[in-house]
Amino acid sequence: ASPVPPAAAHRRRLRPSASGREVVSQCLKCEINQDRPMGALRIGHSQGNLPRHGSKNLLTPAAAISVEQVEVSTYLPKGDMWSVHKFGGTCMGTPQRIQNVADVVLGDSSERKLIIVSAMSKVTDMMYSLVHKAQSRDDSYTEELDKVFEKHMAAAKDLLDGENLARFLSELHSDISNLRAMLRAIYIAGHATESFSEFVVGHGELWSSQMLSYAVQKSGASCSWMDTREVLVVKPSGPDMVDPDYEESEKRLEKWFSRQPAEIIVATGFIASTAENIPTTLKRDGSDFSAAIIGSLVRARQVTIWTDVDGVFSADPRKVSEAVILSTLSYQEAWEMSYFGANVLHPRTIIPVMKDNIPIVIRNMFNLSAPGTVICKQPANEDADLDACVKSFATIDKLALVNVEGTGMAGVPGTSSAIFSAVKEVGANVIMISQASSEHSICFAVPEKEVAAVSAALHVRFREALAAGRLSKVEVIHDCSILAAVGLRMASTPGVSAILFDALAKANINVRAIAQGCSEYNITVVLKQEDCVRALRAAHSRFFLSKTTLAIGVIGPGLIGATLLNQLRDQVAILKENMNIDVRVIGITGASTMLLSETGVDLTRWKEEMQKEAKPADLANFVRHLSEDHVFPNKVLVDCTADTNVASHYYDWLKKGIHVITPNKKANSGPLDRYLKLRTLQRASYTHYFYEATVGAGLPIISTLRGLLETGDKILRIEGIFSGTLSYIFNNFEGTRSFSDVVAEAKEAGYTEPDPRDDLSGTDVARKVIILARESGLRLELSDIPVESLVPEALKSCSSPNEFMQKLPSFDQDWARQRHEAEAAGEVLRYVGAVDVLNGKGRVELQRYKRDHPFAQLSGSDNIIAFTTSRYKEQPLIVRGPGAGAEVTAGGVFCDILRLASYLGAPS
Ligand SMILES: NC(=O)c1ccc[n+]([C@@H]2O[C@H](COP(=O)([O-])OP(=O)(O)OC[C@H]3O[C@@H](n4cnc5c(N)ncnc54)[C@H](O)[C@@H]3O)[C@@H](O)[C@H]2O)c1
Ligand SMILES: N[C@@H](CCO)C(=O)O
Ligand code: NA
Repeated sequence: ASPVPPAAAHRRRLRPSASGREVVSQCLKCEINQDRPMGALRIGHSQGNLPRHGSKNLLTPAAAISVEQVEVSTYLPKGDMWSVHKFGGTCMGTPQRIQNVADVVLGDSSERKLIIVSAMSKVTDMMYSLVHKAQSRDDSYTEELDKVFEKHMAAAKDLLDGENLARFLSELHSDISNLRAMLRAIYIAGHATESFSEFVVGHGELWSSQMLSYAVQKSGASCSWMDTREVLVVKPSGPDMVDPDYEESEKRLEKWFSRQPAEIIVATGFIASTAENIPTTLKRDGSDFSAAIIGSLVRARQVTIWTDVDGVFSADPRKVSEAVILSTLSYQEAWEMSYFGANVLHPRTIIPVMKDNIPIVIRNMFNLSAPGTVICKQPANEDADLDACVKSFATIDKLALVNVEGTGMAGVPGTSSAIFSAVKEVGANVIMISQASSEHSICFAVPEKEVAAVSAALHVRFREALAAGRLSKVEVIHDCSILAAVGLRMASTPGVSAILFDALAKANINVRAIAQGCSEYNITVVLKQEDCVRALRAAHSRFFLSKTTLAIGVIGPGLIGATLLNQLRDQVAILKENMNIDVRVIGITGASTMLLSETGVDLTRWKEEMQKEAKPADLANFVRHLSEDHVFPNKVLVDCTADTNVASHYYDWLKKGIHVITPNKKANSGPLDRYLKLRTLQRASYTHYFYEATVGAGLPIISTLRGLLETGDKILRIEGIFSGTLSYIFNNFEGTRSFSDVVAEAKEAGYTEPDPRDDLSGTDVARKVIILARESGLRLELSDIPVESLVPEALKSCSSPNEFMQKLPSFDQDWARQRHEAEAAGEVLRYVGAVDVLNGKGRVELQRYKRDHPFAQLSGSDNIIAFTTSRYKEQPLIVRGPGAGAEVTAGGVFCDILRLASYLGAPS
């Protein structure tokens, strides 16, 4: 990227023009004069009593006279700092959606952003209908105009307030009354010129973009609104087609920017002007085109097209249920596919960005977790494996094949020219052509509805040749379809067509004709229409064995994290083979170093790699590595720390579309408002957050509770022994070893928290009680739970876990006494937690139980959790088993990873 020169601040003088209807803006440095219509002037950084930037219609001649000079920057930076977004009508469909769009815009951290928007959904159709009704003298156009007005007024009232709302409504009022006058004129004339109707129709974009720009401004961001008719200049290039005038548009954009150099520019899609400043539109798919042109004018880093699908599919998902979203496509592939009617971009949208290699990303506004499809220049030396060289399959139905055959064709120049000129005369569109090199026949496909005319024309044209036997026949084969395989790298990969034809043969499908251009971007076969969907599925499944891929980032390779990595190491191959789940650890970060990988860390040697390749740990970079990866569609962060700070990022990660899995209790037992915010976000998005191992380690506690709640059971009480450490300690503290020895054993066995005081103080149990309480719907804070601590007062201030462990033996006497007292009464000590759902309370305490009580029967690090519910009232539902330890905890985390994979579509 070229260095950005400092913005040159130019000063301008504004004065009313001679007519008083315009403002003359004179640059004091360049001495350039610009005449602006009074109503269209917007000011960049305004001073004095000029209106703030973004406002319109407020500049009166008086204001212009009273303010002499306005400071503006005239330099339009170009390049990587720009990111361009386009939001389609559905994304702008309701006030809430417009607000979501504003949030997405604000969430993009690019230095400069240009946002192109379509009209609110249905509005453009309504506007076309207004013109149509007015010119057919249908009075109901006035009611329809009222509806347009009300729709925008209601949306604005929902979305905006204060001064911005007032401004928008006053604009809207004045636009509507102008439209009313214009439609009235159309009504009287009974006719609308093209420029009249283009003018009317473009209003939807004016309003939606203004609303969005006000919504963005609400956050305090530097944002201005752009009417692209002031900037984009196009010339007609055919019926319903225009070509952009890049040079003139760039000049105008620079001028425009000099007046309002905001960091965010919200602009109208679809509309433009002619060189003579007559409003016009970019026609079909116009807003995508606007975004691509503007993206190329500022040499943007990327153009993102937001829509309501996850990206470009490998085949029509209505026909192929296993169709997958493609992560990347070359410009040419996108081109090919749109030709075949795939819901990609219109080819002309690709042209403006292609020359500067600007990637276009197609993303789903309603599923921010989907990374979308990137359309870009294909990396030249990428390994061509057969799996990846066919990108997608497309079909075209309702075709007929025409076959012209005869010995007299061979070696006679001009035969094909004669055939196709006859076809051209009847205006038919030839979709594919194939000629065998023996030259005895040419066949081509045309739309079914055109074939009768084509056949007739050929019979006329070749009457003599047919009569003389030089041509044996002109034959029509009806009810055909085309199946096309598209992929850039088919050209350089042997065997692709073999696989395709093999797949078709195995599905018992007869191929009628074949065509492959030299570019080899596509192989086209013609088959019977009735076979088409079957052929599509057969070919698709041959090239795309549907796999669920999951890219994992592991945070905290301590006891649990390391055990998880080893479990993954032993299982990945089996998952791939048996379940079609492709799990890749693409990053591991500890507290001081991190290891990043593009394709997946070698899990047999991750520890060595970690030492050899590691960089200084940086959580933000670690997360970026994961989120910016374009190879893997699904990403998950597994937090195996006990860190509160790491847990505080879950919200942002989920927001970025990264799933989160953790045994760390800090997020769910932290401040209630944060917890609720996290859960609300997670419920509203397609991202998942799983934390089974936070309670009872690998035991199915959370999932059992969820199952009860989701099927309508009512939880009355949950009680039990929730600490593996404390369970182990009291199960083993039987008079043979000292209390401190048993604590040391628990730590050694990996049951304790990184700091064993978290277990002995009861904090860890209280966190689990809180997690279950919140899961059951109670809104409790950790501080609401009374906790009986087992940490001696004198040891609370020890500076390290080690110091604590060293000093603990001095309290062994006290413990021995307590144990004796219980034993004398035929009881044992147990540390229990309880959630009393009915009364909205929780507690954590040391209690004594008779020797025959279920809580007294435990061994090892067993947890026991009893759910008393409406359904399990007489006898509680009990889950029991080891509730701490490396293998079982890591196993619980692993289970969550597989649960995620199955949510994402892996076979169960
Ligand atoms: N041990 C168990 O039986 C068990 C059971 C259930 C849940 N858990 C939970 O699992 C988590 C891990 O426990 P553990 O026993 O493996 O602890 P551990 O101390 O062995 O491991 C934690 C690791 O995280 C690293 N770490 C700390 N802060 C970090 C940061 N900001 N960024 C990156 N790495 C960081 C540490 O260096 C360490 O390697 C804890 O939240 C614990 O509550 C443990
Ligand atoms: N330290 C915890 C680990 C399981 O969360 C326990 O002992 O129960
Ligand atoms: Na669990």
